[in-house]
Order: sequence, then structure tokens, then C-alpha cells
Amino acid sequence: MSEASTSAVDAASPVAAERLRITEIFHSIQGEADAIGWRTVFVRLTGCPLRCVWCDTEYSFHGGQWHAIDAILAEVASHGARHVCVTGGEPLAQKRCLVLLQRLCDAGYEVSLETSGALDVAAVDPRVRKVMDLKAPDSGESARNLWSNLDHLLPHDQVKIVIASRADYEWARGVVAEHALEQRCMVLFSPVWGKVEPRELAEWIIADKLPVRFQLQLHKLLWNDARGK
Ligand SMILES: C[S@@+](CC[C@H](N)C(=O)[O-])C[C@H]1O[C@@H](n2cnc3c(N)ncnc32)[C@H](O)[C@@H]1O
Ligand SMILES: Nc1nc2[nH]cc(C(=O)O)c2c(=O)[nH]1
Ligand code: SF4
Ligand SMILES: [Mg+2]
Repeated sequence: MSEASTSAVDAASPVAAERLRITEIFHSIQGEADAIGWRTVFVRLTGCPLRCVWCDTEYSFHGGQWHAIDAILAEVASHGARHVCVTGGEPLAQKRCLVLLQRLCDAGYEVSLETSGALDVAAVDPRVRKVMDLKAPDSGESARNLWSNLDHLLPHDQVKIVIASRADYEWARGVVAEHALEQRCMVLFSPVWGKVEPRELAEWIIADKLPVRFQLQLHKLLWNDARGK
């Protein structure tokens, strides 16, 4: 939809009236995945049906405020960034997240979606770069992995496995091999902050010659575990 056709018509439309529960919108440096390092606006949706034991964003489980999608777009635009990351909580737990993603793409942003891998990604706009976790056993949530999601990955998407132990690493190595994940899209291995020494995970990947990309959460190196960064 063009900018010119918005305001008058859309303000009264059902789509414009649609609202999402939002924990925070902030402007930072992308700390993860393929767009790491880009100035990015983050839209963090409230609520998550999972409880990963090491979750660094528990403050997004409850609370938040309702925002109209038009208002979210206006706040995103105010920061003047090319990249937008929709995250949570679990963003796909709110159905209207799909509309937000589409609207952000229509507005010309480079859009990424951080998602747990537990909810169906089939209806996500194909212009969105999905960064999809597969939850390893130590998260306590690996039974929630929706394996059919692998069939909806596009070459620009990414699979991320967050690793808390050597056992998680061996699980992740097995999943990559079993599903030939690296042939579908980029695969990221990321240590759980404070649980696995980053260097140790790096050494394991090198020793096993894995076709995966090591990542650290850059925002935690820059700002520790600060909220809204
Ligand atoms: C907070 S989650 C929100 C999006 C979605 N619920 C998910 O799990 O992908 C964003 C990313 O942060 C990662 N993450 C959360 N806590 C972490 C931690 N303690 N160490 C490393 N990564 C973590 C998640 O695995 C996920 O890839
Ligand atoms: N800087 C920064 N980059 C991020 N990339 C993914 C994040 C998330 O919480 O999903 C995140 C975050 O919280 N901060
Ligand atoms: S799915 Fe994401 S937001 Fe939900 S508990 Fe796990 S890491 Fe946290
Ligand atoms: Mg985070």
C-alpha cells in the first residue's frame, strides 16, 4: 500500500483499527543473526506460551500496552532506521503480528522476525527474514519445536539454536545433520549467556567442522543485559 493512500481511507478501515500488545519499541544495534550490527528498531510483542529456563526477556511475558498498528508504524518511522526486528515474547502468539509484518514490508523496511519455532510460520510474509529458533533440551521446551516449520524456511531465513551445555551442542549437531539444515538456510549456534563459555562452543564447532555460523549476542557485550538495548 502506498504512503499516499493511507490516512483518510485507512484510518477508518478494520486493518487500521487492529491493535497489538507491545512491551517496548526501541532503537538499538541489531545484536543477533544475519543483520547483526545494523541500526535497527525493535518491536517487542507481549506474551509467550513457552518458558525457556534461560529466557533473557521474561519481562515481556506480561503487561504491555495495546498499540494500533498505524501507531506502531509511526513510532518505528520516527527512528529513521532501515531495519526493523519484530520480537517478543513470542510475536506469532498474537495473530495480528502477521498484519504488522506485512505492513512493515509494504513500508519498505528490511524486516526480521525472531520466533521460537513453536508456532506455525507458514503465513509469515515471504519478504520477512525469519530467525527461527529450534529449542535444545536444556531450554526445557524442546518438545514444543514444530518440525513442519522447516518446510517453510526460505534461503534468506535463519535457524538459530541456543546452546546451554555440551549435551545441547550434540543435540544441535545431530539436528543439523539429520535435516541437512545448512542446505535450507543459514544455521546459527549461540551460547546461552553465562552458561557456556563462548570460546568452548567455538572450539567445538571448529573441531567438528560444522557448517554453522557462531554468534554472540552483541548487545550483551555492549550493554550487558540492559532492558531496551
Ligand atoms: C527473547 S527471544 C524472543 C523471540 C522468540 N520468543 C524466540 O525465542 O526466538 C529472542 C532470542 O533470544 C534468545 N535468547 C533468549 N535468552 C537467551 C539467553 N539467555 N542467551 C542467549 N540467547 C537467548 C532466544 O533463543 C531467541 O533466539
Ligand atoms: N540489540 C538487540 N538485538 C536483538 N536481537 C534480537 C533481540 C531479541 O530480544 O529478540 C535483540 C535485543 O533485545 N537487543
Ligand atoms: S520462546 Fe523466546 S520469549 Fe519465550 S521463553 Fe523462550 S526465549 Fe523467552
Ligand atoms: Mg533479547
